[in-house]
Amino acid sequence: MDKLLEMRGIVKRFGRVEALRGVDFHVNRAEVVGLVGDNGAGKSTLVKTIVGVYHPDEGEIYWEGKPTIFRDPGEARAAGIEIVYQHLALIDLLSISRNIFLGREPVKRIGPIAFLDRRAMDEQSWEIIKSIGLRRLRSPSERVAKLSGGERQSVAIGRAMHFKAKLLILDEPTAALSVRETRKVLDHVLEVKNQGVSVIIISHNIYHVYEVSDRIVVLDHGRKILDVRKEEVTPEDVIEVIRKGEPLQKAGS
Ligand SMILES: Nc1ncnc2c1ncn2[C@@H]1O[C@H](COP(=O)(O)OP(=O)(O)OP(=O)(O)O)[C@@H](O)[C@H]1O
Repeated sequence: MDKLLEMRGIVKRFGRVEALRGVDFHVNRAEVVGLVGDNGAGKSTLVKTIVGVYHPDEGEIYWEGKPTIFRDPGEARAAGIEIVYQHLALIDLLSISRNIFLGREPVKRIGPIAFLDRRAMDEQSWEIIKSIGLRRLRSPSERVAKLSGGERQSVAIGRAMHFKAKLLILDEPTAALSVRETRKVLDHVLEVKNQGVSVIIISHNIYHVYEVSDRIVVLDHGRKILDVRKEEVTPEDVIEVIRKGEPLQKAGS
């Protein structure tokens, strides 16, 4: 199997707290991995370690087969990793189109001077808005503050797609969304996968994770206690593993 990302023996400490205690984790190409576990299990720390928000105290990370520690999320993003946080997905005060291009704005040059190419930004943003099915919106210059939670997640996912992410990380994308909005975000995950992108999805809702994931990884107190293909377990099995904090005990095993 072609591994896009591989982490081996990852340890991350915050003072005396050992948030990750020797975690092996990988993501194959075009694979959706559901990352679940109780509060404080280490899920966010793990994905933040992938994108360079944190640096591991021990262990190795391989990106596309090469040993890689990203210095910061900007470097991870340039390599093709987009992370979408529940609350920090977009900046309220800016327009949709500014949010889409944040830090990657197209410029046009007149002589030696570079200008923001607003027209290109608006045109491309409109394409993205249409492609992710946000029909209610009238213009890419609308403020993000007017969008619902689901629309924000959709814009953030659309942005990742536009910039050809290889790995999309969604941290609690469906928390606080309506049933219909949740449906849309989960559909986006499957569309993205069909385009060959890998996804890590963190959620407390095991049923959402189960629906879209190919593989499910459970963390507990900084350790990996389950890493299975979805077909091997039911959602109830996963819930049981999280509740007990120990690997699955199947009858006869
Ligand atoms: N910046 C930090 N400084 C100190 N401790 C931290 C920091 N970030 C996380 N921790 C601790 O590391 C452990 C793992 O936290 P983490 O946020 O990764 O868990 P999580 O599985 O994402 O939990 P949740 O589902 O509640 O978001 C917890 O004990 C947490 O208190």
